[in-house]
Amino acid sequence: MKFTKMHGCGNDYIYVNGDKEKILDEKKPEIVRRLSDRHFGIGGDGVIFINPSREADFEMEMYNMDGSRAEMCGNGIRCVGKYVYDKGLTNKTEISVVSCGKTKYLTLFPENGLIGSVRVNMGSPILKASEIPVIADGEEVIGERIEVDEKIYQMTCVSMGNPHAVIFMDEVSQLPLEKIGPLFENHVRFPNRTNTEFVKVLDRENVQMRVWERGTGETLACGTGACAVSVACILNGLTKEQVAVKLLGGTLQIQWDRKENLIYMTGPAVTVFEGEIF
Ligand SMILES: N[C@@H](CCC[C@H](N)C(=O)O)C(=O)O
Repeated sequence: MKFTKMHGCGNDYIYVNGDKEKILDEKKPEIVRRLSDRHFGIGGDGVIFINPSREADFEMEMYNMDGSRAEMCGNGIRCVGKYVYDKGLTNKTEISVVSCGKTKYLTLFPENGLIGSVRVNMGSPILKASEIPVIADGEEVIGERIEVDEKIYQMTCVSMGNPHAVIFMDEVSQLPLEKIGPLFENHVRFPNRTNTEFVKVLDRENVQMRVWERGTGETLACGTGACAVSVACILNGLTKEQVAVKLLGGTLQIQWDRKENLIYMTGPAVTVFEGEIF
């Protein structure tokens, strides 16, 4: 199987051309776990298949490291844009990519003939608790208490197609994510598990974030997570509509256009290496 290893802000996935590499759907979770393994496989936060589509220019089929399917991937979709342009599968710089039935629109920025960065219209954030899903008394979860490991945190929940719980804190660099991350991910309030972002607001235009991803663990960046964080910051009155989200692996620029209710994410897409695995 031919593959390309790519990353967006250090959130690294293995990209496979699903049109050329035919794999039975039921075999994919096991193959994803094998390929993602950093000791016995290629190594990555998961695998993304790029498939032909009737409803959009391309389809993105995204799997986490544990073999679970995710509805959306922000860093992944930027790399899909780079993959299809750099490999000549399209010559357009405005393309559409569908994932789990939801289409996103990408603007690709070429530098010397190859894509260096991508802007994605990530659509509208979902705040309705039942659609995220998160178990709640009210319609939305904004700055609500949650108890984890005998500690009370304030959480705001947002779906960007996939579920996110955003926790604001005074400090995030020393957090024991390996311990508390899985407790949030598998908390009884999240029927589909959750991604969790731990955020320190630096000023009204900059925030620092670490993430524990559903199905993968701590990663260096999460694009949908950065979008959810910006929404949570604005809903809690903490930042302006344009926010630089500083992650362990780089910075993403996120803008929530409140008039149109659309989120725009801009960031890098990088190819690391290509190979073939048997
Ligand atoms: N890293 C991704 C999100 C990947 C999926 C996530 N772990 C989930 O299960 O929802 C991003 O950049 O958005």
